[in-house]
Amino acid sequence: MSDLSRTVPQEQLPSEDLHPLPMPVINLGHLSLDSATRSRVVNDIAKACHGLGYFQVINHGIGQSVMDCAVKAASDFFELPNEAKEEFSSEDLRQPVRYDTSSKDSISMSRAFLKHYAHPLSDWIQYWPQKPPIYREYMGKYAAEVRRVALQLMEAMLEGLGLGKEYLDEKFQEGSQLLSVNCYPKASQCDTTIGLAPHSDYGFLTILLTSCRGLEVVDRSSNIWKTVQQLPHALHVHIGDHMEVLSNGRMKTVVHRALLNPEEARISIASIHGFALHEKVTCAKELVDEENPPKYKESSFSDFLDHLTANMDNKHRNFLDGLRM
Ligand SMILES: O=C(O)CCC(=O)C(=O)O
Ligand SMILES: [Fe+2]
Repeated sequence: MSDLSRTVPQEQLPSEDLHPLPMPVINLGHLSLDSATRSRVVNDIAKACHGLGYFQVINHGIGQSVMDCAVKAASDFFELPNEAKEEFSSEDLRQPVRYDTSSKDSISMSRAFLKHYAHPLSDWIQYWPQKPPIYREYMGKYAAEVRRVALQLMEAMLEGLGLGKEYLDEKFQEGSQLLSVNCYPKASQCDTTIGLAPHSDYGFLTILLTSCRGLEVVDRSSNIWKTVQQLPHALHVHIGDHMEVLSNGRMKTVVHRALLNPEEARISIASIHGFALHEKVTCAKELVDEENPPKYKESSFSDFLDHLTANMDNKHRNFLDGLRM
């Protein structure tokens, strides 16, 4: 992840959320209807990606019980005694599973997290926690389902960019999926109101499932932090750094943060989708011409991990800024 808004210093952004956030809601089931309906949905997704960088999806085909079970698996994991969780502690960002808390990580103000790879599931699931006993089954089911949604969305976004839905198909099929499973305490238990400091996600897109309210995004038109309302059965989607690169700046990464919820402890599961570890992401050549020269250097997920490792103690560790030409 890279952090901070590039347009306005974060500390100057008003945090009062007095205005409702525009939240496009996409009915994903309509993508597989007739071609006119599909085109309309592709246009709606493109509009949301260009204007805002985020939207929510409903009718995505993931059952509520699958989502609830993933949240339960996460919640049961974080309730384990510290020794069981710390088995997964590591300073090495390339470990297949990694547990950390705010005491060791510079952007987590008040968050415990478990990060692990999830695709191909059969390669990674063996490293996932065995406690609680339901973890692998419940989280594995959700991971596979949310990846299907990510591929559908990726196709639609590529189509919306005029690149065609089969564009780089193999690289997306073989791409990586990182699950960031987060646990935030109830606000009253902390002396901070922020769980996770402002940052953007490195991948093409992130799909977020949360147990309750807490996510905020910077609204580009007003530069105000806006609370994201979680609609029932919906998943929140936002654009990441590598989508900004691939689209040569037509789509912009979304700066977001997590506030602590005043009423309850909060679980969120961010599924971040990118290319395979060493596969470079470049500006799509179809989106580069004399008027639009390439705006970003090529980079891979591995380059991002190197960048984070080198900037571990630094709160200003924006990955995308280093890619700008
Ligand atoms: O907890 C949230 O709402 C956001 C989590 C997040 O941004 C992340 O894991 O990258
Ligand atoms: Fe994030």
